[in-house]
Amino acid sequence: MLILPEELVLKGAFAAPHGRGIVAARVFQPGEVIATFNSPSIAISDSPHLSTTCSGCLLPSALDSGPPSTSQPARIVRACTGCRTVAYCSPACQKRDWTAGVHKAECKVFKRVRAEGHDFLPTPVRALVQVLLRPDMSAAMAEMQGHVDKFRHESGKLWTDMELQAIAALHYLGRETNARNLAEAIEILCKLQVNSFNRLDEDVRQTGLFMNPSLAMINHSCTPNSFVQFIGRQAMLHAYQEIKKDEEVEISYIDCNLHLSERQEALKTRYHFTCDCPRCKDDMDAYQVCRKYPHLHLNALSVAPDVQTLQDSQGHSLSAGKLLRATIEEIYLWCSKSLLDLSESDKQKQLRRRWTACKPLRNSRVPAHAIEPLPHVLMEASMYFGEKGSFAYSLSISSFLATQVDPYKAAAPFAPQRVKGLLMIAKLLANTAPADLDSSLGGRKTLVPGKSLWAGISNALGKMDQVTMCQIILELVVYHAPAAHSKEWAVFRVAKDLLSDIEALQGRETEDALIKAFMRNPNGTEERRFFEQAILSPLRELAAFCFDIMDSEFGS
Ligand SMILES: C[S@@+](CC[C@H](N)C(=O)[O-])C[C@H]1O[C@@H](n2cnc3c(N)ncnc32)[C@H](O)[C@@H]1O
Repeated sequence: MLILPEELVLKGAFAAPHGRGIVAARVFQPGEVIATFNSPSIAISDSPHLSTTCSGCLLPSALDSGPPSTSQPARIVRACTGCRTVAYCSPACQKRDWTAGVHKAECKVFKRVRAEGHDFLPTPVRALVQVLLRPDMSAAMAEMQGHVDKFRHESGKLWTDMELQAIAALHYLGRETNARNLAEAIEILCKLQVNSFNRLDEDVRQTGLFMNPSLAMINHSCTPNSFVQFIGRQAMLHAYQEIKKDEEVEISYIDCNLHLSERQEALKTRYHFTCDCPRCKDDMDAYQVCRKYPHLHLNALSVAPDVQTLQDSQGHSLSAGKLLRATIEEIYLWCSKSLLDLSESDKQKQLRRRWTACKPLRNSRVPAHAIEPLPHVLMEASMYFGEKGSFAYSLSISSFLATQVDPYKAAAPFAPQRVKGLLMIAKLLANTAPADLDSSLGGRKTLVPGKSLWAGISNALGKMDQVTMCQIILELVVYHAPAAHSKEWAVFRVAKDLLSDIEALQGRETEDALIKAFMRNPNGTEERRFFEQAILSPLRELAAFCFDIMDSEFGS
C-alpha cells in the first residue's frame, strides 16, 4: 500500500505503456518543492564512502565534505565496533540505525564478509541484503515493476552480474542457494535496478542508492517538468517548470544532455523502454529544448543572455545535421569520461585530444557550443586550470560556460548545475583580485597570433570590480539555491558565508544598495543598466578569451 504526499496522486496505468504514474493534485510553481520523501526503504552510501559517511544520517564526514563552513561544523564519524564497516557521527544516529534500520542484522552479515577477507559488500548486494532482512518491505516490493524476463533475455552481462550478486547475498546471509531463493533474490535485484535512484551528491563526489516506493512511481521524460535532489536521508522533488493540477509529474532517470542514442541505450538497459518524449521523437538539441522552456523570463535574474536571445536561439534537429551527429556519437563517450584521477600531464594530453575532437562542434555553422561533449571538455579544462592555480584561465572558461553554454543546457536559472557554476565563478573572482593577477595567470604569458593573451586577460581583470561582481554572483546563488536544492545545500551555505564576509566590508554602501535594488527589481531600466555594466559585460569580456585559452594550451 503506497503512502503518497497529499499533493500527489497515483494514477494506475493511465498512460500505457508508461504504466502507473504520479499526477499533481495542485499547481506547482517553478522551483517549488512538490514533496519531500524522508522515509526511504533503502538509503545507503556507496561502499568506497562507508568509512567517511555517517550510515545513520548519510551526511559526509569532514574528510569528505571539503572545508567546513562557519554555519556547519565539521562532522567526525566513528566506525561501528561490531563490524568496523559502517560509521556513525553520533550515538543517536547509531542507535537509530541499530533499532529502526537494519544494522542489528546487517552487522552480523558484515562480520562474515570481513571473516572471509573482504572489506565490504558491493552496493547492489548490500541493498539486496537489506531487503531480504526486512520482511516488512515485501508488500512494497511486490507492487514494483521488475521487467525480470527482459533483464534475463536482453541484458547479457547485467543479468550474469545479478546472478552472482544474488548468490553472494544469500551466502553472506547464511541462506540456502536453492532455485526459489535465487529467483526471489534476482527479482529483487531487477526491481532495485528499475525503481531505485543513484543517490548522487556531486558536491562531495559521493553516490549511493535510495529507494522509496512512492518516488518510484514517477515516470521518465527527457524534457522533465520536475527533478529530484538528495540530502542525507531525504529526497526532495522540485518542480522544474509550472506543473498544472492533474498534470503528470515526470523526472529524468538519466542525464538528458546525453545525445539520443546514449539516452535510449541507457533507458533500454536499465528500465526497458523506449522514450517517446518530444526531445527523443524530434531528436531536439539543447537550443531547441531551451526555446521551448515556458519560463525563460526567469533568466532576468541570471547571467544568461537576454530572454530574446534565448528565445531566438537557432537550434536544429540533430538528425538533420547528420555529420555533426555522427561526430558527436563517435566522440561522446571518451570525451565525457572524468579526468579526476589522472595525473596533471595525462589530463593535459586528454584535454588536447578532446579539444581537437570537438572541433566540428566549435566550428559548426549552427550553434553547437552547448551540445555535449564540448561543455564537458570545457568544464574539465576549467578545473584543470583551477587545480594548477591558473585562476584567470579557469575564470574565463567558467564565464563562457555560465553565459553561453549552461543557460541553453538548462533553461531554468535555478538548475543546480547553473547555480554551482556561479559559485565556482565567485570563488575564482576572489582569487583574481588585482593583487593576485600575476599568480592567477599561473605565470602564463602565452602569445596567440596577433595579440597577447596574457595582456588581454590581465587588462580585462585589472579594470574589473571583482568584489562587486562577486557579491552579485553570490546574491544570485543565494537567491536560486533553495529552488535548486535547499538551504541545507553546501552551495547555499558556502555562498551565504562568502556573502556575509563581503557585506561586512566598509565603504561599499553604494554598490550594496545598487545590488539590492537589482535583486528587488531585475527588470527596472536603471537596475538592468547597473547589472549589465557591473557583471554581464565583464563576464562576457572574460568569456571571449575562452577559445584562445583552449587553443593556446591544447592546440587549435
Ligand atoms: C520507476 S518505474 C515508474 C513507475 C511505473 N510506471 C510503474 O507502473 O511501476 C519505471 C518503469 O516505468 C515505465 N516507464 C517510465 N517512464 C516511461 C516512459 N517515458 N515511457 C515508457 N515507459 C516508462 C518503464 O516500464 C520503467 O521501467
